[in-house]
Amino acid sequence: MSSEDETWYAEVGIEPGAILKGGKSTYTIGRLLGEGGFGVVFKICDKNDSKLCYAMKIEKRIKNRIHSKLKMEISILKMVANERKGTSERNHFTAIIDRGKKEYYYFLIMQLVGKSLQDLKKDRPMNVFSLGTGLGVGMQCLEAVEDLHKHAFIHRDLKPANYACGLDNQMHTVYILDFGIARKYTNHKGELKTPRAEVRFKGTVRFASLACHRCIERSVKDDVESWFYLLLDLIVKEGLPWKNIDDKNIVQGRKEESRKNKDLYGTLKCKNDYQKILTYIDRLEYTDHVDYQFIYEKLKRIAAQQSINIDGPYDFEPPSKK
Ligand SMILES: Nc1ncnc2c1ncn2[C@@H]1O[C@H](COP(=O)(O)OP(=O)(O)OP(=O)(O)O)[C@@H](O)[C@H]1O
Repeated sequence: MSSEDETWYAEVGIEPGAILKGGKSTYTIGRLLGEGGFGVVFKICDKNDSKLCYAMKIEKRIKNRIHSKLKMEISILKMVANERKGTSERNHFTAIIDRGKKEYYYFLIMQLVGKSLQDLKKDRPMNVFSLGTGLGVGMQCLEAVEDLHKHAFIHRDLKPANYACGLDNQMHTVYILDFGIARKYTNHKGELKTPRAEVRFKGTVRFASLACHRCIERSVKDDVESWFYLLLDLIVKEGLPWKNIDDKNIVQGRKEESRKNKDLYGTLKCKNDYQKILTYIDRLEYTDHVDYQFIYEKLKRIAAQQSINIDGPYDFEPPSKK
């Protein structure tokens, strides 16, 4: 098996129509849903009940690699699921159905969700959601991050492609995906880890926080900064000022300039309220806690000022639900 081969999974029998024996059931592999940095995701269905369909993420087993990204993803989903038992709050994490390892790969079978926010946005005029949907969905994205932070992890790669809506009657729920580069921010004593002197850039240039560009250790505040860029990406018709730039140093410069120019909001109304959120985020330091409530309240105020309902059906929900 060649490590360079992009279709390594076909060589080990992972392809549409193939059968996979899991720990809890046997599954028929369906179509490829997507390929990411470390994993490949397929739709799969229970062999004994084809109505039960899930998503299966697989990661190639590499000799001598200690850190499996999929194992990290599984441990986060397991931890969140255990601590959620009995609570009625909205859940933004996919359920684990089955997991295991084979000779050449690790696999995780999880709840199947719908299109990513990135793809849902593409279906819309000007590539943005209506303000009601954008603010409502944006709040859910922050709730998901708040939940992850409660479990002492930072995500480090928040972007519209890493969130998706649920299926069928869960289309109003936003799910957070892909914990491949998440990091525990506390040590074994539950204390905040001492920041490393220098860290490598990790994540996605468009949504990376300034600390990430500057190769400084990240904390919860950096996820919230990325979330803020994500929110604007969902609702600003003009897009982020650096949307057409790939070079990470130039993007860093544009992000820094935007703090002086306040040019992030295009034709949005209530610019000062968005700016107050960013000013709040920018003042946070590595050791600070985030006041998520402050941000939710600001978003609700923006909606109220424009008489916009953020709890109504979303742009992408079927007409019968509207
Ligand atoms: N539970 C799921 N249900 C449906 N689709 C999913 C699910 N999980 C992931 N996907 C889709 O599979 C694709 C790849 O997933 P994901 O981003 O998690 O992989 P990845 O290898 O971690 O990617 P990257 O590292 O590039 O961000 C994406 O298009 C995503 O929307």
